[in-house]
Amino acid sequence: MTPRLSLRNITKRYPGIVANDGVSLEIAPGEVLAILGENGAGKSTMMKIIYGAARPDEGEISFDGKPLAVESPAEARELGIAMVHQHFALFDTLTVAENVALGLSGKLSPAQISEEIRRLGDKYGLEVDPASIVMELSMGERQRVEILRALMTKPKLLILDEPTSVLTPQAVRTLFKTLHQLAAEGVSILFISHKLDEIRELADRCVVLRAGRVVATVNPKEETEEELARQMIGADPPKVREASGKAGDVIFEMRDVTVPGSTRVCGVNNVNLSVRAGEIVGIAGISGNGQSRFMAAAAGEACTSPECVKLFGKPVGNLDTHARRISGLRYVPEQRLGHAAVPELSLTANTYLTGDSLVRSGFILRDKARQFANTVIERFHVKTPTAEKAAGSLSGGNLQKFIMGREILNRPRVLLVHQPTWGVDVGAAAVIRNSLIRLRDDGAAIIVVSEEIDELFEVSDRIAVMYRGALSPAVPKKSLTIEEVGRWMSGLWPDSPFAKTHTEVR
Ligand SMILES: Nc1ncnc2c1ncn2[C@@H]1O[C@H](COP(=O)(O)OP(=O)(O)OP(=O)(O)O)[C@@H](O)[C@H]1O
Repeated sequence: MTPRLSLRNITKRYPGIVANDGVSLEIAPGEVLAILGENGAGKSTMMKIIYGAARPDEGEISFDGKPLAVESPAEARELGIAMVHQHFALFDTLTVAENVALGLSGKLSPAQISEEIRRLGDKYGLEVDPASIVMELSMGERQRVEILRALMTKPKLLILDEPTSVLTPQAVRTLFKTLHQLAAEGVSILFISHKLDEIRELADRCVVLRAGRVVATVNPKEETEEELARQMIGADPPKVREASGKAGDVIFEMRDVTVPGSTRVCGVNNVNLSVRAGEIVGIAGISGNGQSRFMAAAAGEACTSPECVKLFGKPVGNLDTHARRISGLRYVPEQRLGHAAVPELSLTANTYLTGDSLVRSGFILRDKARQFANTVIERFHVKTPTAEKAAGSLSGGNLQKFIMGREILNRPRVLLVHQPTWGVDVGAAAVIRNSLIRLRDDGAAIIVVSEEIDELFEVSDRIAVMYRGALSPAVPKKSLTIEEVGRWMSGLWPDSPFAKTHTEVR
C-alpha cells in the first residue's frame, strides 16, 4: 500500500541546535502514529515541516506517493493536511467562527460556518459558541476551536500536537472516539502527546525521538508506561517524592471573593479559601468554571475590596500584582506565551518581567539577570543553547520549565500556579512537581490549579473543586478518592448549592 506520508532523512537545523537529525518514517492511510519524545526532542519541528510551516534543510517528503513540497500551511490544507497546534494559532480578538473561516478556502458563508461549528461540536463533544470572542475563552475551549477548525477541512492527514493537555477526561474520551472513527474512515493521524497512557490507548505504532533522531519504533500496546518513558529519556524518569507537609499558620486567605464574569466567561462567586504556610492546596475542575477569574483575584490582576484577600493577615485585595509580588506572592499563569513570557524577548530579558531584585534605581542589572536565567536553565533542565535565545523559540515544555523555574527560584512565600505541567514530558513533570513539594517543605503556601486529577493527588495536601464559579471546601486529599473529585467536578460536593438543582433536573 502506498504510504499516506513518508519522510526520508529529514534534517532541520536552528542556530546552535539540530532539531531533526536524519528523521525517516512512514504512516499508512487510516493509521494512528504517535510521536513520543522529551521536551525539545524535535516533535513540533517535524510536524511544522510536514505542515509547510518550516522548511527542512535536507531530506524528502512524499504524500500519497507524490513528492510533497508545500510552501505554506494554506497549501498543506489544500492537499488535505490539517494541524492542531500546541500553541494555539488563534486570533484573540476575532470570534470562533471568524477564526475558523480564516482556515477555510472561503466556500462557506459565515452562517454556514457557524452552523457547521455547532453541528461538529455536537457530534464530537467539542461544543463551543461560534459567536464567542477567542480572548474570552478558557484554554480548554480554545483547544476545542483548534480541533474543530482542523476537522472542518476534512483532512486526509490530521496532525495533533498535544491536543489533550487542557481537555477534560470526558472530552478526551470523546476526542479519542472521534479519532478512531476518522482513522476507520481512512484518515491518517499523527499524534504527539506526553501522556503515555493516551499513546498506549490510541496509537497503532509509536516512533520515539531523542535529540532529533528516531531511536525506536514500537507497538505501544505491548509496552508498559515505564518502558515507554525509559525509551524516551534513555534512563529511568525521576520519581515524585511522597507528598505530605506540616502546615503552619494561614498566610493567604480569600474571603467572599466575587469577581463578575462576562456573557461568556465564568466569574467567581463568594469564594472562600485559606492556605497555610507549608501546604499545597490543589484546585480541580473543568477549565472554564471560573479558574481564570479566581487566579486573577488571588494574584492581583483583578482587584477586589481590600479585606477580601489577605496576605500574612494584611488586606491586599486592592493591591496589584506588583505590590503583591513584593510582599512575597508569585503567580505562574496558564498561558505561557504572551502572559507569562514575551515570545520575542530573550530568556534573560524575560527574567526582568517578574525579577524585582534585577532592577535597581530604574537600572536593569544585566549580569545578575543573565546569571539568574542560567541558574533557572541549569536547575530546571531547560534545553536551550543559551539564555539569549528568544522565549518563543523554545519548545513548549522547555518554556514551561523556564517559567516555573523563574518563579520558584525567586523563593515565593505564596505561589499560585495554573497548569504547572502543561505540555511537559514525564521526566520534567516530576522535576516540576518535586520543586513544588520542596518549596512547600520550605514553608511556602501553594495553590495549584490543574485539570489533571492525578497530578493534584500527587502534590496536594488538600483538594478543592471549582464548578460554575463556586469553590468546594478544601479537604485533606486522604479523605477523597479520584471518583469523588470527579463527582465534585459536576458540582456535587456535600452542601453544594448545585446539589439541589441537579436533583431537581434529574
Ligand atoms: N524557530 C526556532 N528557532 C530556534 N530554535 C528553535 C525553533 N523552533 C524550535 N527550535 C529548537 O529546536 C528544538 C526542538 O524543538 P521542538 O519544538 O521541535 O521540540 P518538541 O519535541 O516539540 O518539544 P516539546 O515537547 O517541549 O514541545 C528545541 O531545542 C528548540 O529550542
